[in-house]
Amino acid sequence: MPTHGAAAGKTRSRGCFITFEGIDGAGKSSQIAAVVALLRARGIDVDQSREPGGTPLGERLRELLLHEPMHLETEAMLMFAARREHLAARIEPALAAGRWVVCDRFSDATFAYQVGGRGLAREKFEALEAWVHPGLQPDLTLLFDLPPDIAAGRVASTGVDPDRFEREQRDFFERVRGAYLERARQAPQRIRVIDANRPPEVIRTEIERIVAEALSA
Ligand SMILES: Nc1ncnc2c1ncn2[C@@H]1O[C@H](COP(=O)(O)OP(=O)(O)OP(=O)(O)O)[C@@H](O)[C@H]1O
Ligand SMILES: Cc1cn([C@H]2C[C@H](O)[C@@H](COP(=O)(O)O)O2)c(=O)[nH]c1=O
Repeated sequence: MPTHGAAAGKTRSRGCFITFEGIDGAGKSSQIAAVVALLRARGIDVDQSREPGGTPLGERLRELLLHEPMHLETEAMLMFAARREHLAARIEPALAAGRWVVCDRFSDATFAYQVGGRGLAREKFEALEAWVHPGLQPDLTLLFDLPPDIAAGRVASTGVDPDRFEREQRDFFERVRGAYLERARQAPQRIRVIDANRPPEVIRTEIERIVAEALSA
């Protein structure tokens, strides 16, 4: 982890990049605010964002991605187009200035949803990833893991109209979940798997411990 001058009195360097991942309804959004509040309470300058989105152009692409039917490869390329803009306009400048970035989803989501869920060729994903953010990965990723049937129940209970992804069937989310867990096995130091089938306050305590570890590293 980079140093975090305001909190530790050390020299400020590049900021820390933390991402949250999981299938729809896993409960990550509910926990992000708590983590951001914890970091700010420790004196850390945090930029909270999301993907797809995070910039005016990215938010327009998000509307298309969540609601407009499209070819699988169009979907993957638009996810990375929004990400390219997000990195250039927001993530990279923030990290370079020593700010921390907490983001709801990043490229692990493209691996899980487009490769795992939809069947995009891995080499196409790898080529896009290597093009758009060579050498950059989050410093820490919290992966909320939950069986799809429980997650679907949570999504339904919100009463909000489901988007194109949320309307997918259980087998789609089984594949997405499997791809996330495969990605976590490939990068166990970076991706921490959180059992999301527990009460929110228990999850919050575990996440606060993991983030506190990151702060003291
Ligand atoms: N640990 C939990 N136990 C039970 N319900 C939860 C838990 N965490 C969140 N929920 C509820 O599940 C619903 C979905 O939560 P949330 O929006 O945080 O999920 P999400 O992972 O961000 O989903 P999405 O990616 O679709 O936005 C909300 O109604 C929320 O209150
Ligand atoms: C970044 C990214 C996202 N998705 C999907 C995953 C979700 O269903 C939506 C975003 O909605 P959320 O409620 O804000 O999580 O987009 C994807 O398929 N691929 C991606 O790279």
